[in-house]
Amino acid sequence: MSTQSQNEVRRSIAEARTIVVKVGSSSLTSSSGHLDPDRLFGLVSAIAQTVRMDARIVLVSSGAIAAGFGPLGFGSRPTDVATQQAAASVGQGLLMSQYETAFARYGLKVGQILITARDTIQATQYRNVQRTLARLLELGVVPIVNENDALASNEIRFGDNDRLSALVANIVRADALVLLTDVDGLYTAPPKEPGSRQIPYVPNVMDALDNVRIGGTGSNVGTGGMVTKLEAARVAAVSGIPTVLTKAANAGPALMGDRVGTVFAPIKPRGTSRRLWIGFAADPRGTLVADAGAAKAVRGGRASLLSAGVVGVTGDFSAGDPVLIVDEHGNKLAKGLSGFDSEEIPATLGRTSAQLRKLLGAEYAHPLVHRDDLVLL
Ligand SMILES: Nc1ncnc2c1ncn2[C@@H]1O[C@H](COP(=O)(O)OP(=O)(O)O)[C@@H](O)[C@H]1O
Ligand SMILES: N[C@@H](CCC(=O)OP(=O)(O)O)C(=O)O
Repeated sequence: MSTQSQNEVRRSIAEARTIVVKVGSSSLTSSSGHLDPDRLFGLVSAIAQTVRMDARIVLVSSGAIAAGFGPLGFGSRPTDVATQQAAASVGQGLLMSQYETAFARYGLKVGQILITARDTIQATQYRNVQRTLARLLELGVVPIVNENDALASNEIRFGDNDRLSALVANIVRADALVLLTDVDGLYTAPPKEPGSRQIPYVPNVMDALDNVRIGGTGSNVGTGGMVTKLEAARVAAVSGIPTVLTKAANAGPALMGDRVGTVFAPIKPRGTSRRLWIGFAADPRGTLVADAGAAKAVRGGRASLLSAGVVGVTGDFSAGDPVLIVDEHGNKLAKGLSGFDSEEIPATLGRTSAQLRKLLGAEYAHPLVHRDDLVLL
């Protein structure tokens, strides 16, 4: 795919029919841990105008924790997981209630989707999320997505909505991803540093980052910072989706394809892939070590990882969890979903399917990682 000019990418955003808009906590809440209705209404107004022009928008909204800690009487964002989850439980309701009221002014309905990485990584659940989002969009509803913070366990969670938004863009086959934050674009260094400059156009997010220095989050309520936004732009780019990154106040012009913020060109032709989801969605819970033959087969693509070619396992995980596949020298080969619980695996190592059937039963005669659940790194 030849690199597009900035104008071409901006135009494709202006013409986008399905758009995922992600808004960060700092753009919706005050530092005291309460929602800021004016900013929320400003965002909703920009989205509603775009929907009126026949676009379909999925809103990935952060802010549950940041909107919940104030009403609970905390002076700052809690740091322990249980209190964060309690704050998210309170804040998510407040957030949805405000969105419902704001979108209703424009005659629009909203639907809440709370996602956990664990729910969506399995093939059946992935398709379920895909189907629900598609149906909501067909019905003219604005789906509002967040991570299910109140329940997500710490070991397997997105943790930031930037990556989640890129995966949602992939799942709904979006034509554009709009990341709204508290800075007006990507800078060559943290924006407060003297001399740092805004970058208007990134033709290839994979190699552009050599020239950029990234700092932490700019607010006391955001979590991901610029690192996860760039990762989101990368996931979108390899899904063939252009991204624009700008401040929330620029939502309207960004959705119109105006020259605001930083725009990232797509790298590949558009497509949707659950395997991409596996690659980016979740951190591996363990490692499988492939012998030389299996490593070669996995590297070649389209091969499942069979127990016969696995010589080691580390980690404590359940069947269906993401695992890393490495060769005997520790080189990373692929990520995939394990077909077995970690404690079942030692008894299967080095065994063929026929041996597994004979020794352990027919239910064990399947690949350790099926090729449909495997993505090369
Ligand atoms: N090179 C950079 N360019 C732009 N922003 C950066 C850079 N490095 C760090 N940042 C910081 O990233 C912050 C945005 O991330 P974050 O606070 O997580 O926002 P959000 O809540 O919208 O997700 C900005 O406020 C900015 O200070
Ligand atoms: N899911 C969390 C937000 C996580 C997150 O990514 O926050 P942010 O960096 O503000 O986009 C919440 O709603 O509080």
